[in-house]
Amino acid sequence: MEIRQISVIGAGQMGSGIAQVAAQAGFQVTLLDVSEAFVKRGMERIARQLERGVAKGKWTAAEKDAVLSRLQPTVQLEEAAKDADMVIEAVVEKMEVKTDLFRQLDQKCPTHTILASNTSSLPITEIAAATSRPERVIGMHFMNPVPVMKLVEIIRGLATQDEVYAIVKELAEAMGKVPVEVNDFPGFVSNRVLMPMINEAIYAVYEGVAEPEAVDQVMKLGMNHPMGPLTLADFIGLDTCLYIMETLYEGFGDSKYRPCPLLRKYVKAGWLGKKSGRGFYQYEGE
Ligand SMILES: CC(=O)CC(=O)SCCNC(=O)CCNC(=O)[C@H](O)C(C)(C)COP(=O)(O)OP(=O)(O)OC[C@H]1O[C@@H](n2cnc3c(N)ncnc32)[C@H](O)[C@@H]1OP(=O)(O)O
Ligand SMILES: NC(=O)C1=CN([C@@H]2O[C@H](COP(=O)(O)OP(=O)(O)OC[C@H]3O[C@@H](n4cnc5c(N)ncnc54)[C@H](OP(=O)(O)O)[C@@H]3O)[C@@H](O)[C@H]2O)C=CC1
Repeated sequence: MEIRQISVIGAGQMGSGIAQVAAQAGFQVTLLDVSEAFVKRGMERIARQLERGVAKGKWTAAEKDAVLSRLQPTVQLEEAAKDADMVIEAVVEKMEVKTDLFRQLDQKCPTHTILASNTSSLPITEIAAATSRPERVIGMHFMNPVPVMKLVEIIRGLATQDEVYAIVKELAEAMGKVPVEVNDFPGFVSNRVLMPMINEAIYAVYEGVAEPEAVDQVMKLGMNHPMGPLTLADFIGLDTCLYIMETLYEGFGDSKYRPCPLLRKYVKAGWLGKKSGRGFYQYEGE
């Protein structure tokens, strides 16, 4: 089966990055979000990234325009579903939102369409069970920022067909990424290892061990991490960090994964990190 048309659902930081990279790889891409304002913001983010590439001499203005012409924004699920060979879902990290969306996609997409989730921690098997085609559902977990990071974790659900795995692996490579296959357990590998470190860094602040700047300095200068864990948490989104910790905590039933109360408090306050302008640090603009 050949992939020509890709629909990306959710035009947030991950969805817009995935749509950009797919269009740059030559695919026809439809980008959907729930409101015109969100899809417009996603399209603007892509245009800005492509402009930066022109300014840096990575590609020409004509190439940028060709990429943009392959991107179609929409708020109509029918439109995103009807011709899609592949759907990549990147909406909020909540099981009920994802299963509801997959149920609708299953009804509206052609029978050959592969339904992939960019979930960062939720069980693929459970998402797949909401559809009548669990054999064509798979996890395709990109890293943030999508245009820069090489990894895509590929996660098979219990029923995922070998053919579907092979197509998605090839697609990740066509998008310039390095696919790594992992099994379907909460947080997969990336967030099972990364998120407890971030949560522990938040505990260090919560318990008064050090200020956020000091925690970040220790990990940057001491361990050569490109970003300190609190800067990274703000970058990922504190809501997403909390949802991932909850998935680990509930999925393994082990208290070592309990989300730090300070993380909960910030999310309740609407301090979601860079995307809301405030988290462990304050931000202006995007
Ligand atoms: C939560 C999950 O489920 C999984 C996850 O994604 S976890 C998060 C994984 N990501 C990380 O850990 C990122 C850690 N941080 C980094 O690697 C780096 O800080 C970084 C790549 C983001 C920025 O690198 P830097 O050297 O500090 O900054 P900078 O020199 O400005 O950028 C390097 C390149 O990245 C690009 N870049 C930086 N931020 C970008 C963004 N948000 N979007 C697109 N491109 C970006 C820059 O344009 C630049 O490109 P060129 O080299 O081609 O000019
Ligand atoms: N942030 C990260 O570093 C990474 C995140 N991920 C995963 O990617 C997914 C998206 O994360 P991210 O891009 O950061 O989140 P964002 O909050 O930036 O974007 C999510 C977008 O999806 C929209 N949305 C919510 N529900 C629906 C729906 N039913 N249909 C269409 N659009 C919807 C949201 O709109 P609204 O604001 O109205 O809810 C929002 O615009 C999550 O599953 C996350 O775990 C994976 C790798 C890394």
